[in-house]
Amino acid sequence: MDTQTKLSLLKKSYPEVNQEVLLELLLSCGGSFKRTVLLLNEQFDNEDTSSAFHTPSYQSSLNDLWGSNKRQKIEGSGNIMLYTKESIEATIPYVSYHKSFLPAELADRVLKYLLGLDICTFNEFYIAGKKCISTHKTCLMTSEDFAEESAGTVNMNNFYIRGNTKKSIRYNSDLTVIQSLIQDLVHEMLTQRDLSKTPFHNRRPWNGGSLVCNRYDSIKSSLDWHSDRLTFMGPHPVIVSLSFGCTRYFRLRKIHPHKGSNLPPVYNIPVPHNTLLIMYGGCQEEYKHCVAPLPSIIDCPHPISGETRINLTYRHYDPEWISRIPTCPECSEPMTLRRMFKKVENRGKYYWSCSAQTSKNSECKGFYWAKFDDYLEGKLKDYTLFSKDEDECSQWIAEDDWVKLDYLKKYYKDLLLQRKKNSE
Ligand SMILES: O=C(O)CCC(=O)C(=O)O
Ligand SMILES: [Fe+2]
Repeated sequence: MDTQTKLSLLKKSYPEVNQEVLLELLLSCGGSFKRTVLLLNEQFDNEDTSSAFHTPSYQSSLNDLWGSNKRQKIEGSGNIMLYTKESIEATIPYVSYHKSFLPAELADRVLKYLLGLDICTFNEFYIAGKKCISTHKTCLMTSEDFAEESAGTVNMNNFYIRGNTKKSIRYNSDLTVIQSLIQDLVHEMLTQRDLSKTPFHNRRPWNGGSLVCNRYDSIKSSLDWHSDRLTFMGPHPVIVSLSFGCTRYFRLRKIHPHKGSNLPPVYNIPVPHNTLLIMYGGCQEEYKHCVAPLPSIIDCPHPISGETRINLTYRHYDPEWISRIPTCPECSEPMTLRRMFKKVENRGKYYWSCSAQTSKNSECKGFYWAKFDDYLEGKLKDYTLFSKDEDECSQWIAEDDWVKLDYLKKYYKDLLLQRKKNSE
């Protein structure tokens, strides 16, 4: 049977599915009519399951596969599935999505290498004073250059990540090639972006010389909602995430409500083997992300890794930035960089707070406002990243934060009225 005939038959049986999608499914099944029908049947059978977090059997197809009504039913309110590069990047302006990033052979070889390393360990951390253990494992990896350049300022052998100190291992030759592919892509993508929208981005060239390897040995192994800490990267960081093995959903949600609604939607992005996702400046500030446990496998176990997914998360650590991280005025512990977001009046203001609050469960209230101007101007001598004066604080408001923008409009209008009244 030729492709055209297969397509017309599929179209007859599944009139609600768009022709392009049917073709994509058919191609992804190696042209097998039978397998395409099986996949489609499985999906339509599943349609009545009322689970809020449905896992479709096929995840790389186009977004409008089942039409908006059916999709709503599948996802439950607030859960939005994004399948295509176009829909992902149009919905979340702070990410870009790159499928089949590496040559297939290289991706498979790296997956096998990472599986064989077996040096990842569970993390221990504190939530509200309670000791917790992660359900996924991590380890640190660094390039030769990074280890040399950052000696003295960033000690990756004793690097502090989510409450743990860990040893790092050096990139092998494949990881060195990947570092340079990723750096090239990041540099190219940054030239295409309007960086004036994220004014605090680091002006020094992004470097992928260090990564955290996250290992999820089963579909129940997960990483909870969080945004990556700004402390060692600075504001508006670029973070690159490369996925290997079993497909999982990378989930993102805004940290504050959309205008007129209380609950921000959760976006689910499937990240199959060899998918690269870049989070740009603003993503950590405005969104949280997680890898949720799955009720059932998304498509099928990965031919090399089964249920295991391995993710490499690259972050640029600038020794100049790190050397300026302030210490707490109260207890001399290092400080943590955060951005206020809960109350609309303060949303956008960056500040430093004592890291002992989370790392040592201490009650220390050490606090500074964060101030980035001198660092961004490239001054290398005698400046700090903090101020005691709130007026000097660096702040950033997302261009689509209508709640804050409306608040500011009203604030300045009231201020002008007040001034006018006073001068009369
Ligand atoms: O495994 C992933 O895709 C996410 C990893 C992550 O968010 C992190 O390491 O902070
Ligand atoms: Fe993260």
